Amino acid sequence: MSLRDTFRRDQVFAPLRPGTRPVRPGQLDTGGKHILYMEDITVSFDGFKALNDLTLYIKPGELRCIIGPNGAGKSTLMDVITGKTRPDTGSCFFGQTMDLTRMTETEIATAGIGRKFQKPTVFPEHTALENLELAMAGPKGTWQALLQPVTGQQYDWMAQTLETVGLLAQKDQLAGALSHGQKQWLEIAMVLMQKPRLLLVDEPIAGMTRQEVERTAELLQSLAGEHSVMVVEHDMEFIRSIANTVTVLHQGSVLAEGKMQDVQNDPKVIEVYLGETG
Ligand SMILES: Nc1ncnc2c1ncn2[C@@H]1O[C@H](COP(=O)(O)OP(=O)(O)OP(=O)(O)O)[C@@H](O)[C@H]1O
Repeated sequence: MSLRDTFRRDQVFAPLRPGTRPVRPGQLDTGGKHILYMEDITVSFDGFKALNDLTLYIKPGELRCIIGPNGAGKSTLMDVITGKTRPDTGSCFFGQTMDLTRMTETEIATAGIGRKFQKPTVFPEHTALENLELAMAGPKGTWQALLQPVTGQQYDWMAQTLETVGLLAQKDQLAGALSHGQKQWLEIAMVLMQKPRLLLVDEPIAGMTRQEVERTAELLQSLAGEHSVMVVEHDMEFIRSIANTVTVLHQGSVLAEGKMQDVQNDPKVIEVYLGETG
């Protein structure tokens, strides 16, 4: 058996890691090129299918925008990935062996999936740097994290992350005193402290000034590459400015996927989505 065969993804077996299981032959057969595999996912709420046979793959380092009209299933999609919502049917794998449907939210976060929610949830009474210290403690972190001395290496990582999001000069400012946009970037920095391989971002530009929107576009683009980034956003201008690949959801399924220009011109999309919003 060749080395390649030894590592065939349909034969990978990792029985000792929590939340993992062998990938069955024929399942998720996309050649092992992706970081996230969602196949035939259905989520029902009282019989209503919020996700309906949804299949979606994300490549390492890509920046993917998810759009769709209200109620299309975008939040539910993110909830399935982070373990908040369990699908009725379907497979959801992170990498080749981590079965997200069998992992807790904490296990998923620790495995390398970070989520930035729409509303900033920074700790306003703490400085930007302290917020990162708290975030560094991880999903199980406590306030005691602030009492522990940080190592030089940890400080460097926090400072580097603040620089990435453009907040190094504000490191000693109370988070509560930052602008709305700065709070959003600080929260992205907090998620980055866990070094996620996949970063989920919910409606990042709601309520931002035009300048903040531009800065956010640059930030998300700069994060792609090192991270895979999935962005849910309603603002089509913003999507146009950052998107490589766009996935359009409609009634819980993928309606269209591709380059923004192609998706925009797809009559199905115009009918159900772009037509509605102009
Ligand atoms: N916990 C729940 N219980 C019942 N129905 C739900 C629940 N969560 C979502 N839904 C329904 O599932 C559908 C998809 O909701 P979801 O929030 O995923 O859509 P969305 O695309 O994120 O919408 P929006 O753009 O308005 O945020 C909606 O019809 C919603 O009412």
